[in-house]
Amino acid sequence: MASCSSLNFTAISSKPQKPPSSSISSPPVQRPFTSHLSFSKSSSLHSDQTLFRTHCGILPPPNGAGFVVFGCARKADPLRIMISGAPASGKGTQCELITKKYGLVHIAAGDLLRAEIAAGSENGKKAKEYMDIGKLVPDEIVVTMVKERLNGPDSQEKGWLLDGYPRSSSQAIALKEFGFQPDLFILLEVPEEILVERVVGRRLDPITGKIYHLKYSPPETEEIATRLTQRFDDTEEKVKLRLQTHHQNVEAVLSMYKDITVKVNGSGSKQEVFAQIDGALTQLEQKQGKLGTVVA
Ligand SMILES: Nc1ncnc2c1ncn2[C@@H]1O[C@H](COP(=O)(O)OP(=O)(O)O)[C@@H](O)[C@H]1O
Repeated sequence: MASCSSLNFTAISSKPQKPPSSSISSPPVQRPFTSHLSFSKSSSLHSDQTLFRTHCGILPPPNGAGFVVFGCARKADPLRIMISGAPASGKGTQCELITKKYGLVHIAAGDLLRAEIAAGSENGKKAKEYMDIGKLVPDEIVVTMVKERLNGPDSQEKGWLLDGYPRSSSQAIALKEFGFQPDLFILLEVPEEILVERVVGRRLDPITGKIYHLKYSPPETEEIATRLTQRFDDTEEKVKLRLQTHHQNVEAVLSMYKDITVKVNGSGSKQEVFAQIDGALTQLEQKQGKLGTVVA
């Protein structure tokens, strides 16, 4: 008999049987008997769709028919992804493309911190002191902030894409202790000389939230060009400090997720980079969401 971990449907018996207890990972599902159960997954999942995983269950016998079907009930269990990379490695751009296709909630540690700064909170003031010198903001500020966001009903329902966290082993451990485990850890790799050039020319449209680059992705109109802003830490001097911090920490973080890490070459066009990520996510979907058919 196939087990639930193999994600296959299985066994139909002509008389009622009890399943081995180890094959049940969720309570019996009460649903009418059907002679043909077809669980098919759409080939691609879009923003309003959720990845499903299988859970073994029992379909009760029909009145007098004497059949018991061990099937797999479907339970929504959305994707949980982490994305990491040096400053300006393209995390923001790729996160936009990923969330658009997979409907995950994008949680960026840097954005949460900048929101605290903009709100003028005590945490924001303290965070800015560290961000100004390209250092990691202390865990007592960042960890709680991220945890609350991950616990939000939207993240729980749709799944999450965590960007820029964890940046140290202590942050990874904290997350694990809170019960958050990713399915995939994406590392964007880009040569350093490209990174500095990308950072220095990076600009943000505060109205649309769109990211531009003065040379590689200039604003479409003069009106947009005049309202573009630059992040306070996007200077050459500060990006070099941020890169140093990144290099000091990345190996420790990677070592905690080595079994689920996919390294992506981030130096191509945004579509080329996304194609690699999309491939990895599609594979993950197939591995986790493979659903079969059972005929009674
Ligand atoms: N997980 C984190 N832990 C501590 N500090 C962080 C974290 N994420 C972001 N920061 C702070 O915010 C700054 C900006 O981060 P971010 O917006 O992700 O940009 P980048 O990845 O380009 O540095 C970092 O240089 C760091 O000071």
